[in-house]
Amino acid sequence: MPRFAANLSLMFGEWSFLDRFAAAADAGFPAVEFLFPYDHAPEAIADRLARNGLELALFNLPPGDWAAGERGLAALPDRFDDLKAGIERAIPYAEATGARRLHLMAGLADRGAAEARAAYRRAVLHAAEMLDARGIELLIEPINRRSMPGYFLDDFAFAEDLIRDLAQPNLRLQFDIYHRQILHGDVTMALRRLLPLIGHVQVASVPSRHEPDGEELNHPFLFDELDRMGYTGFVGCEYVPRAGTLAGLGWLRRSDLSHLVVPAKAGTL
Ligand SMILES: O=C(O)C(=O)[C@H](O)CO
Ligand SMILES: [Mg+2]
Repeated sequence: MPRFAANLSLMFGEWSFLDRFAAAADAGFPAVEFLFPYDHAPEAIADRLARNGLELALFNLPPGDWAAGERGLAALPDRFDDLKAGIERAIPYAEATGARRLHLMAGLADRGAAEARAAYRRAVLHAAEMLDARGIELLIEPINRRSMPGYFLDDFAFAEDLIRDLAQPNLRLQFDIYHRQILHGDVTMALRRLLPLIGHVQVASVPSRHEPDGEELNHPFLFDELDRMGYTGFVGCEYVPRAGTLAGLGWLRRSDLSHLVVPAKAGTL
């Protein structure tokens, strides 16, 4: 089975953010990911990871003013300086935590507009170069527009073309199975074909974005398929639990978890 990373922005919301690390480790996860660590000092995050024996699989570069509705700056021509400052802000977190993958969000912009495409290309190239010097991968992720209306990067082919065209050694695809299924379907064949470009995988049920335990997709088949194709990275569990994080972990216990230590907590799983 793949190595699963609990997404601490969506899962374990029953705990305060810093306490989610212990909760995820207690539930058997070997790794975590989250959207943004910036409300906490890098050392505080690093301490929670170390204390709980967790690896940090991924986090996002600063997205601009999230509360005001921004969803990344990369495709916004006038925000290049803010984007550069965001990269500088994120690097100490990667260095303190040992994270080796950062996701750059594109922002809300019209992909048909030449200025937005040029801005995005410049931003991705700049971020990739900055991070490569530090041994960090830069990830870009197509996101469906039902979840994020107006999002610039809503097409896997566009992401693939850009990655191939820029040919940066550390520029990789964040393949979110949930978004892939909503945008284009054909998940298995896309995983197989894009495997050499993939730096991180995420998963949730479709269409409700809950536990990966059914609905539109056959998740056990997909997890086996990731093994069969030799994917060795993490699978981020980027879902909103239906009715409590621990109560919803049955899908994980039903998987072959020989690589995880899942404590038998009566009544919790
Ligand atoms: O929305 C997603 O799928 C993501 O992975 C982003 O990082 C956050 O919006
Ligand atoms: Mg995702």
